[in-house]
Amino acid sequence: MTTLGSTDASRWVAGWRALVAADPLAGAEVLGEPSVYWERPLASEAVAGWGEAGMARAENASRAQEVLRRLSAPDAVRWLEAPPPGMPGPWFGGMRFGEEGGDEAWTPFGFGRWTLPEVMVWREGGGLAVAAFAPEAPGAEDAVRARLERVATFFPSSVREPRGAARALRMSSPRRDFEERVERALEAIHAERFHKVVLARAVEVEADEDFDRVDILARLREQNPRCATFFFRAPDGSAFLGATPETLCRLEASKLETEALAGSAAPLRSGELESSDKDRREHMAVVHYILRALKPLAEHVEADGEPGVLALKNVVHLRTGIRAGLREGIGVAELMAALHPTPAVGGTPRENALAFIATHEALDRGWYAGPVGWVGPGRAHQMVALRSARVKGARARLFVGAGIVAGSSAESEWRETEMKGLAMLRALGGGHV
Ligand SMILES: C=C(O[C@H]1C=CC=C(C(=O)O)[C@@H]1O)C(=O)O
Repeated sequence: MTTLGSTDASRWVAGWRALVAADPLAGAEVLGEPSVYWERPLASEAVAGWGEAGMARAENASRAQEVLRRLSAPDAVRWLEAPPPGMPGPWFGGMRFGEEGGDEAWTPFGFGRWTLPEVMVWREGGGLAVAAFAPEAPGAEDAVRARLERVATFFPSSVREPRGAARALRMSSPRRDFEERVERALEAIHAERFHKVVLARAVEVEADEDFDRVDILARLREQNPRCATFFFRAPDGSAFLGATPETLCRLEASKLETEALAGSAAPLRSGELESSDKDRREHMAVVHYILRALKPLAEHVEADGEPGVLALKNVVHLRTGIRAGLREGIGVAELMAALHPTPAVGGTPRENALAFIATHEALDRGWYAGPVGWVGPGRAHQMVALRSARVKGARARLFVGAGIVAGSSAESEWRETEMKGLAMLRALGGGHV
């Protein structure tokens, strides 16, 4: 493994070839749990990575910008032949919501951490492909070719279906504490300290035996085809995983796609969502923020005229698609610095809302609500890590949040966070929820 600092000149050698197989996740049968996983079923994008040929770490937000700039440069990887046309990545990782910590269980993840796998299998065209990466050194080319050959020989042709039986989960998340925080936020909104704040809570979950995290991924992707299912393993064996509906940025050269996602209802009440004044205010705070943040970075920006409804299995959201053509020199590092955290996970005005979260939320969000995804030369896809959990052994810590504006009530925000947690609880094996 090679560690990449933002000023490090490390380079990697890579090769790739087509693979006769059906499902990147099925590789777990022979290669074990992947180190990174990423799938957007509706976009036919799926990637599993094993091992770590390289690792880039950042200890704060400004270092993260430097690292992201380096990872999106065209020269970090030397391909033995023409690079694969549609490959996501090859760097996969995420970063914290904010710099303030407190929960030591997040320490192994670092502020920001991105992995270049040794072996990566992904959907390419109508089939799969495999790539291998090794730090540039004598013998690296042979090592890459040998690894490609080996993986092509033993990679299973099966599909990894969910198979674990439902299991009993013990859960705890003090309701009164969360509701008191919502009430405090409503008082601050009433006193005009801010207009909107997103408050999150953790749910502690414990099972009788260790979670099978590959099985969790198999369920997440099956149950949430519109979401990005993600998985990142930290050096202590814990993992951060989830299935999130919210894109922070998808970047192809200067073409940017992003979205505002805020305002929620139960699926049966989706008709009321579009006309709900409270949800529209909550939503428009995000639209206006994104448009303002993009203005100095873009040649042109356009947004859908009206929010639409995004329907997920357990919850529906208001969604506005936003597209932009970026100015020269603007890449994923500048975009993430300008966009994160949007008021879909922070609030407005941003600084006052973030100060309220830091003082009152009583939660180290860690990577929850931070940007997760992949970065490569001139391309990137970053999602906001919602509907997620940190999982180690038989324990999981699940995270859910909700936007509070004038007109919110503690009870309905509690219910909303319960709805948002359902997909993850089911994936953890709680068949009864
Ligand atoms: C903060 C979360 O959701 C955000 C994204 C969509 C809708 C939201 C809402 O209606 O409150 C939140 O802003 C979460 O799921 O933890």
